[in-house]
Amino acid sequence: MFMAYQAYVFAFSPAVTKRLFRRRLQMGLDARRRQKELFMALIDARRERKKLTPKKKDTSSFEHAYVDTLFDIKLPNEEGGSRRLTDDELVSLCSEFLAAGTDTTGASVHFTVAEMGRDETEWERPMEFSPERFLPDDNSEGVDVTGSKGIRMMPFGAGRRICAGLGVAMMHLEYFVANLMREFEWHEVPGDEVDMAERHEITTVMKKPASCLVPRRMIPRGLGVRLGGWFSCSLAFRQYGS
Ligand code: HEM
Repeated sequence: MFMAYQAYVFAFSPAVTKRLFRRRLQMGLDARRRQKELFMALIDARRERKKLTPKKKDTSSFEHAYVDTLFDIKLPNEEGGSRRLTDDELVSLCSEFLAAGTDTTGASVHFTVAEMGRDETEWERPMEFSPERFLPDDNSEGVDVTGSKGIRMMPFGAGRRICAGLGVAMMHLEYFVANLMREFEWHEVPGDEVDMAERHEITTVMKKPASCLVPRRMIPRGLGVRLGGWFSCSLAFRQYGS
């Protein structure tokens, strides 16, 4: 990515941009040198391994890798003969292959995740606010956000492209909520009760989020804190930290 960006800048009038962005050019060249060092160590190791593997019809003991096909390629050269790929070409092709394998390659698929949560065939009384249902005991419905036992909810996506930060996110959320619960007392504000109906903003939020009174002893100015949006949560967190 970094190098693609560099190339883009230097494709425009190279004679000028090379001088204008000397440091950036040097960074790009350093990154390429480092990439070549990393890739060539692996490519050479694979080349050696391939040499040592006896050529036999039964190839089950030697899995053919992408880089093996690159070793076999012969390109026409200027003298009318053929040549193998150069080290630079091998490195570029391997790096493109890696990016292609990890970039999104298919069409977009949209799931109606909200509908999944309201599915009565999957959830008992789905419209009821019942966080206990997620507790890990025998009577609860259980929760599996990884989708490995079956997909009944997918806040982090599912399958190969499932959120890479799932573990970190869950840990932080649990830690964040558990600390708020432990450090503060939360009371509903009479006459200002929660309304779980949906309101569409950037995301779908509660029509009327929980208004909570946080006792004076925990927050110096005795403010009421409105939960339901990221900003208010972070406000509570900063007050706690100060
Ligand atoms: C509550 C917090 C989070 C939620 C709800 C969430 C949700 C998601 C969702 C729905 C996707 C798309 C999955 C798909 O395409 O099928 C995703 C992808 C991703 N998330 Fe998160 N995420 C959270 C936090 C994080 C954190 C903290 C990190 C990093 C530390 C992170 C890193 C990523 C990455 C790298 C991807 C792309 C994975 C890929 O395409 O292979 N996420 N996340």
